[in-house]
Amino acid sequence: MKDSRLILASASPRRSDLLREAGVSFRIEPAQVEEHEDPVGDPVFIVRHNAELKASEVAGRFPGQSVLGSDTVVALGDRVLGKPKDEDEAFAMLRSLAGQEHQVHTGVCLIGAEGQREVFSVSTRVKFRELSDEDIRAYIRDVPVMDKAGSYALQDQGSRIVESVSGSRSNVIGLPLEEVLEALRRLEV
Ligand SMILES: Cc1cn([C@H]2C[C@H](O)[C@@H](COP(=O)(O)OP(=O)(O)OP(=O)(O)O)O2)c(=O)[nH]c1=O
Repeated sequence: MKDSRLILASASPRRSDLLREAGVSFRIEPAQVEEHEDPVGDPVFIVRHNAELKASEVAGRFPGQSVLGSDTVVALGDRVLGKPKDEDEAFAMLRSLAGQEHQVHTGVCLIGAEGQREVFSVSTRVKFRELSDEDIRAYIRDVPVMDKAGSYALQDQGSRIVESVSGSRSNVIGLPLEEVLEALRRLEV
């Protein structure tokens, strides 16, 4: 991919690792926004809305440059799980995910240098293993989960808790790479 003035509007080290590994050149300007949170809202609306908020805020500060923003949540039935507020909430999230199938939704907003805008989302189905309380406590002890939607990290000892993944793995970690690369090509970034 050609060198570009792409800005990744994210403080997430996972997103920058994924994009770097895909060979995209970019720089980082974390978005300074208040994310919309709604534990019973429509998860696809929420992630697209937050991705747009993040990309728009950064694009406003750097006119004429391309900006990529994104947002990830876990949806279990009617509930939307963001990042846990504390360890008790992390435990409760993992308890409710154990043995169940859930969806991980990531919204992406790409704003081109001329202001063109693409917003989309990708969903991945994840099935958790049956977990004892001790399994969950040990996982929380060993893996940093507080900055992760749903209180888990597929990329960090994920096989301890995840039985199977249907769809994009990078989408679970925070950026649906294949779709992002296509969008970058479409906008000629
Ligand atoms: C489910 C899951 C989430 N996550 C992470 C990806 C995201 O960083 C985080 C969800 O929070 P987000 O609010 O989407 O992102 P962020 O606050 O980390 O970064 P920014 O808003 O600046 O872009 O959860 C994993 O790393 N692994 C996983 O398996």
